Amino acid sequence: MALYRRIPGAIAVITLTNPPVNALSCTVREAIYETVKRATADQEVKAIVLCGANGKFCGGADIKEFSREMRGPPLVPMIDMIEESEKPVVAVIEGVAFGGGLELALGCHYRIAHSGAQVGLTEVTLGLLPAAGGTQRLPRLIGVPAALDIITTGRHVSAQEAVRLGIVDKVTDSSAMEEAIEFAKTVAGEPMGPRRLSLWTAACPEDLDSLLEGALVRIRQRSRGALAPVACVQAVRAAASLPFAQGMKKEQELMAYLFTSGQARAMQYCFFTQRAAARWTTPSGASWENTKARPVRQAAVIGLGTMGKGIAVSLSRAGIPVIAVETEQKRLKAGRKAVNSMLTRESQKRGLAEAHLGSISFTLDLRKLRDTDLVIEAVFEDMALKKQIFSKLSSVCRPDALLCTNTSGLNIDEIASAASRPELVVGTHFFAPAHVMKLLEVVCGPRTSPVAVATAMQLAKRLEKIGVVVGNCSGFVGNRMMRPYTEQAYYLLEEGARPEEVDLVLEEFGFAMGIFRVMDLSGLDVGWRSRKELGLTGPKLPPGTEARSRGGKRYSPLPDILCESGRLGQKTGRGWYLYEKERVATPDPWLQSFLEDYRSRFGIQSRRVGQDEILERCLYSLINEGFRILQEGIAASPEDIDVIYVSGYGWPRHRGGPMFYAWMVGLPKVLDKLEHYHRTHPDIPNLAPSSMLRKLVARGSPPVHQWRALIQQHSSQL
Ligand SMILES: CCCCCC/C=C/CC(=O)SCCNC(=O)CCNC(=O)[C@H](O)C(C)(C)COP(=O)(O)OP(=O)(O)OC[C@H]1O[C@@H](n2cnc3c(N)ncnc32)[C@H](O)[C@@H]1OP(=O)(O)O
Repeated sequence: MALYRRIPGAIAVITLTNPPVNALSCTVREAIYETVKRATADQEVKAIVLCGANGKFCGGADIKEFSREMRGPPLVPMIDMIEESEKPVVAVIEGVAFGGGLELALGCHYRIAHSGAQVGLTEVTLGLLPAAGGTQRLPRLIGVPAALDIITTGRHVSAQEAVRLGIVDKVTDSSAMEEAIEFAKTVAGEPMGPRRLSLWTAACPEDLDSLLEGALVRIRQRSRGALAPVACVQAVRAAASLPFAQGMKKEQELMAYLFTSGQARAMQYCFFTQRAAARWTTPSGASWENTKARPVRQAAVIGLGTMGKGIAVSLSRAGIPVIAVETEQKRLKAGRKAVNSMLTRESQKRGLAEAHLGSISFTLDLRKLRDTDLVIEAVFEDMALKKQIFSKLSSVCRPDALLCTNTSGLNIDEIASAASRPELVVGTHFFAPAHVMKLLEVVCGPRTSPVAVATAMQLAKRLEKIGVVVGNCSGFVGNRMMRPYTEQAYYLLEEGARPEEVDLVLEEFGFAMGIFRVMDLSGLDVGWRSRKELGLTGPKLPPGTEARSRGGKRYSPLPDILCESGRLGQKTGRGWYLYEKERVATPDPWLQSFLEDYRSRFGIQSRRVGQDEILERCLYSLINEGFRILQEGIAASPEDIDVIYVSGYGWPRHRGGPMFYAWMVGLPKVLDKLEHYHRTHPDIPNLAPSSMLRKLVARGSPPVHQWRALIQQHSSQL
């Protein structure tokens, strides 16, 4: 709703009241109409102040209403009515003014913000565009280039930048409300015509076409295949070239097209699932409701390799004092140098004062960890080493200290078996670079206590990461699903495809990088090491093993051969691609002739592999593994899997996540295709459709939010 009160000085104050973010729900819109009409009709009122309750102006339209039939007054005429008011309307921007919230403020004649406030036209992050006049008023207010940036990125703009750009008229460190009331008194009675943005002309650079073209190039690089940012560019073009009314018509047309697109649905699904994952209720009944996280006043990181360094920076940035431990003086020195320079870069980039960073001390002595609340082990993926560390930690740390391992796939329970209190051992799987990537898989072993999970999830929040609780199995959720995906990519090469063909299909789907470019970037030796550990290649491989088969299943030795010949990816200048210029991948003629030799050596008839087959075999095998994960109770819900893929594996947000995508494609189609590919390749068991997928198809392919209820709770690992 919106509360109305009249205060001395002939001012009407209208307060949007819809916790937690004062979203513009049907009821709120109705109340704004009514209160603005009341204020304009009231002879005693000379000016109107519009604010939001609880220190937040407005978080925009109510996203929950998007999936229902639209009711109540629409936003556009409501905002027009405010702009047309003869009495000045002053918006008080505290907290946030996002999406429709900022559009509402742009309809007001003046905007006064608190210095801690943020504004933004965030609709593009929900697969939409600012269709309550935002694409037409903002360019008129601040010029086309700045508006284009804000509208196409949906980025949050600080109050300081907002006043610099001219989005708000004034910023104050004290009470924005009091400031606005005093200001409203000074402008009461003035003509409002010059303050109506719809009457302004957008300041436009001479080279408008090249500005818009440049934006489209950046959009294609950043979010390939996403419709909303492209529509945003078209709407801003309309603002630059058409009268307001025609621009508004164009904005509405573009919005109607986006609103019903699968992409908007997928992105709104992402918005809600990310928040649902943070609420973590497990099938065994643990949740924030009944479990209290332990406070983390001091943390430690063991191992200052790539991951350890990023984790230490992440902790320090959250204001948590850290003790960083290494085994050798030389490594400690190098780690200290790297961490300190990362922190300096961070504080310069984010404007963080050193006082806000948690202190980091460096030591070779594990005994220094005796008062630590939480330890994160980030050493090599070596089970024996990890067990040795956990055993030592049990003797030096406080008995209630939480012991975390950053393993990316080893058995948490086996690691926990070396600790004296296995219930306080939990996996915290960070993603590289750990101080940048948002995802944290919180891995729960069979003996991990709910308190340990709650503490790790609380830590994720403090580190501004998205924590998702998963069960213990090889590779957990994310890496486990990657295996069949990468295997299919190798098989496609064996059968006739080229790396650049596979990558192009995946990039056109929306991944920032295709799988072969990703492998080259992270180093082919990472997978090689783990395949050697598993005895799939290298010295542990029994003599006489067939080159292309392991345990009766198809195996591709292609990546092993590349590694054996020193092609480890970008770092060696060669991998699946050639890197003559640093980081620039070019198709390598050597690889092409190597693949031809390989095929003729193994009698493989090379064929042209179509784009559909590339996409389906890569994605459906990954999705199929997701269904197995649900079946085994390793993830609590399909939404959790989707959050993991969108926030940690570059799955395009406008595709919702693998499980949502499967539902959008149609589960019967996914099942049918998997059956077809499995019939063609019976030696690839991953292609055999999972029973969970069959079950969902048999139940009529219910929407994703209903799957959780169908997952057998008794098989849950959580
Ligand atoms: C042809 C049809 C025409 C239709 C025209 C429609 C025009 C649309 C324009 C729009 O306004 S689209 C919406 C634009 N707004 C946003 O993008 C803001 C989204 N929200 C946020 O970014 C954040 O929530 C926040 C406002 C920065 C607050 O962050 P914080 O971390 O403090 O809290 P959260 O956990 O994110 O949110 C708390 C709670 O509130 C729910 N919520 C937030 N925003 C909205 C919203 N706009 N609508 C509905 N619900 C919202 C959020 O889901 C959380 O609830 P939960 O129950 O805990 O999940």
